[in-house]
Amino acid sequence: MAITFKNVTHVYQPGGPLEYEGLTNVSFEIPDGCFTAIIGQTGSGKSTLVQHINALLKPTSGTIKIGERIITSETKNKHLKPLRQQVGMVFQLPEQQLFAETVLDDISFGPQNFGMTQQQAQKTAYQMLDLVRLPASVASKSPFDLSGGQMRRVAIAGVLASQPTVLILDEPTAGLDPQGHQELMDLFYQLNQQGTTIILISHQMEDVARYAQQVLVMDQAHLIRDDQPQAIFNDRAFLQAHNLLEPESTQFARQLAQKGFKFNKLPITEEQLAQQLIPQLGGHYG
Ligand SMILES: Nc1ncnc2c1ncn2[C@@H]1O[C@H](COP(=O)(O)OP(=O)(O)OP(=O)(O)O)[C@@H](O)[C@H]1O
Repeated sequence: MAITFKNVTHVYQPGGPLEYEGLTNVSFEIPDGCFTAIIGQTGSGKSTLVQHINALLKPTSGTIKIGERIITSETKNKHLKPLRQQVGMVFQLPEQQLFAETVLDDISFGPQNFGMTQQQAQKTAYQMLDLVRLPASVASKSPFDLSGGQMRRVAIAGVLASQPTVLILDEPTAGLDPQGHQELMDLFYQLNQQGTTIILISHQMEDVARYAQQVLVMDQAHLIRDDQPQAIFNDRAFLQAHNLLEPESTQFARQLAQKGFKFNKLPITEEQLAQQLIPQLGGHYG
């Protein structure tokens, strides 16, 4: 499903003493099936933006189009169920939303809520456990008896069980060990390859460089750039002006360039770094 924001502004607590503009006149388009990353400083409006995509928040002004569905300030909460099924949202620390007595009940809650029978939902739950690489034996356990990393996977399995066509991930791997992080990123990449639109909020520029096709940069409630990762991470002046980090491969290549190595374009991933470096070291790549 393509997603279009047109002049979207969101004001928190309008008219109150704590009134705050969380989004200011934001416009962009995310094509169907894209892997889009959203980056920006803490408090720049990333979470505010994504919460509009499943209408958890509604625009104060402007229009959002998700597939054929239009959301405006006038949209009522009634009839939003199909949208909430199509747009799955994994919040920061999703394990805090686990609630059921067993893992199986937790994961099958969403699909049952969206109309599956208990039997279908439980079958789906086992498929999702497999997808997030948890053994079927955890199904009967309490989610609260699992490790932190396992709880995160159960929470993600619960969102995936509704088979969303758009998956929003708000720093989904924060606090996980490197292996857990990589396994989940591989899963999101695999889902994207199968057609799911992925929208990832991340402070990890390596992930953004490696997986994203489109990067939206937020700064103080404004969308200040909508571009490809290569263009953004090769624009040092832009990154510095907005306090954004480069991916590690880019930082490393810059240091090597000072020692005489040559790069046509600064690499943004380890693979690109190796591709450009190995010939200069007298080796072959690939
Ligand atoms: N319910 C609310 N009422 C008032 N202001 C809010 C509310 N929720 C968020 N804000 C403010 O809106 C701004 C944007 O917040 P948001 O959570 O969207 O930023 P973010 O870029 O996702 O930050 P982070 O990287 O820390 O998650 C912040 O200044 C925040 O304090």
